Amino acid sequence: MTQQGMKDLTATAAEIDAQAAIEIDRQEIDLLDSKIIELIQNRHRVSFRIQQRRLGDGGPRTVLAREMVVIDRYRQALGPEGTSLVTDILRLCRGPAPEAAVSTTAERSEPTA
Ligand SMILES: C=C(O[C@@H]1C=C(C(=O)O)C=C[C@H]1O)C(=O)O
Repeated sequence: MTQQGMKDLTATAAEIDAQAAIEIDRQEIDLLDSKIIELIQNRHRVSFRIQQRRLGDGGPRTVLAREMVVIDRYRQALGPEGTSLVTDILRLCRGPAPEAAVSTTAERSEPTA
């Protein structure tokens, strides 16, 4: 084989290695994403339980002071993006279960208390 041929083969092998490494890491991301989704669904279940109990006692669904504590936890850990992430998480956990693509914006409006 020519020297150029060897170089081409080495380059091809490196590309295949890089592609395989990406595939392995993507599988890990897929697994992490499904765990994150499961955690968010669990979070919704617990949060909704508290909301229902409070509403049943004549209280508000949301408690802004508590949400501020939660928001601060994410901000401290993840910075400004953590704040926007937890804002979405809180909205998602407000009201009925977030069945895929059935929730309305109105059900997840901003907190009132
Ligand atoms: C779950 C609660 O109710 C609401 C939902 C929250 C949440 O999902 O973290 C936080 C505060 C409330 O707006 C609570 O008061 O703890």
